[in-house]
Amino acid sequence: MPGCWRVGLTGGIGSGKSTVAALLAGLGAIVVDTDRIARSLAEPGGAAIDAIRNDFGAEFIDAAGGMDRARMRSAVFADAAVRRRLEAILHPLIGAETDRQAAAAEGPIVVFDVPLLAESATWRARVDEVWVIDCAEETQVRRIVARSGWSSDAARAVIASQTSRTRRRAIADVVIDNDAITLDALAEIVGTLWTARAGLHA
Ligand SMILES: CC(C)(COP(=O)(O)OP(=O)(O)OC[C@H]1O[C@@H](n2cnc3c(N)ncnc32)[C@H](O)[C@@H]1O)[C@@H](O)C(=O)NCCC(=O)NCCS
Ligand SMILES: Nc1ncnc2c1ncn2[C@@H]1O[C@H](COP(=O)(O)OP(=O)(O)OP(=O)(O)O)[C@@H](O)[C@H]1O
Repeated sequence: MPGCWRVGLTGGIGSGKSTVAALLAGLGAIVVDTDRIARSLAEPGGAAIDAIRNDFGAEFIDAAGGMDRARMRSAVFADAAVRRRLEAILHPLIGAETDRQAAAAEGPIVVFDVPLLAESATWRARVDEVWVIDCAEETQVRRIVARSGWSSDAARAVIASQTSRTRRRAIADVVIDNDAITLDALAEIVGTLWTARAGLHA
């Protein structure tokens, strides 16, 4: 990874980050997905499980030995102090695994999919440019409800825990407006951005 171009991809929940990351992977980018890393840490046998059990109690561990995600989601998005406790366990581990994957990445462009990049004090300095996927909150809610079957209140609670669209856009080098456009149109925008980077960082 030394010398590679690092793109930080971020956006609010349901904005379309994973969709854009998948398009970029299809175009040849190496993608480091911090949501996926967070999930693997909290799977049965994952590096965060003992700390989660010790801090939150055995009732937050499911029958298979992984974190009970639905229970944790309800707790975390109802109380910012609880969310910070979980983040204090997971974020250092996510950071270490992200560094490990990035160091192993072979390719001219690495894309970091980081939902909380704008909330982080350290992430901006770790990437060469930031792409923000942006859409109206109502669009986020509609997509989350359709994708995950959550209630709209549950979706709004997550949005409320995240930074505002304005603050997120303020750190963007590129804003991808993913509202009221088709997936084909999104793919075209991403393709154009990728072609420009691939030409510069071959
Ligand atoms: C809260 C948890 C248990 C909810 O799990 P669930 O399977 O329902 O959701 P999933 O992990 O797929 O996350 C969905 C989205 O929620 C949002 N989200 C997740 N964690 C947070 C957080 N700490 N603060 C704000 N938004 C968050 C992000 O937009 C993320 O893309 C889980 O997200 C978690 O363990 N979060 C703590 C780790 C973290 O901060 N991850 C996000 C950055 S890597
Ligand atoms: N332009 C679009 N048109 C139609 N559907 C879209 C569009 N962009 C994203 N979606 C859909 O919206 C949903 C949310 O998108 P995606 O999972 O990429 O968001 P995300 O930002 O990664 O969400 P999360 O923060 O939960 O990980 C998905 O079902 C996706 O297919």
